[in-house]
Amino acid sequence: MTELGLLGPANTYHDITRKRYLPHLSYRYFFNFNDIFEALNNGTIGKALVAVKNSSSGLVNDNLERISQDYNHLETFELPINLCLGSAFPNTVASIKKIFSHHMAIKETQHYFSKYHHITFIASASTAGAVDELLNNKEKHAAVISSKEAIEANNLLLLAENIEDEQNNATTFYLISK
Ligand SMILES: O=C(O)C(=O)C[C@]1(C(=O)O)C=C[C@@H](O)C=C1
Repeated sequence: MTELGLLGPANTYHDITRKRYLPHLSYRYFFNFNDIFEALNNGTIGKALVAVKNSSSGLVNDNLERISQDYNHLETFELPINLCLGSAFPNTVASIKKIFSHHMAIKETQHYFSKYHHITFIASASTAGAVDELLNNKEKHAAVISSKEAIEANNLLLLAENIEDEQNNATTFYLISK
């Protein structure tokens, strides 16, 4: 049994939280929260790290409700969320037409992008998953909102840093078990 399940791929904010607080556990990445809850139910993983709320964008899906009904809450971790804009091409914010990211990260940067009406936002399963979508997409005027770690690990250009609307943007993660 793998000790910990979390939202992947590498360099999501779940992964950054894991590295900071739970580096000793064996782990496995999952595509979305449903798959994580299912893996807890069938015993593929012993524990899971799940985001429950963000200081500016609010509750993460219905995770808090699901946890309170069916799972044990073991520990709480809070991570400052500094969002970055990355692209495979030398764009500026004004030249970007399409942005991939997790829906919570899109919400956390709403004000930052409010004057760029020509941008289309596309929701991905995670901020690091958005990097994979960007790389598959190959469009010149496309970008991602993700962690600096995900941008650097995938050799993207860092167009902007700390683009979150709230200076003290932070997400609360629960360590849970069945
Ligand atoms: O997409 C990621 O990198 C995640 O870890 C998910 C998630 C979330 O579930 O809210 C975690 C923190 C950020 O607020 C944005 C997205």
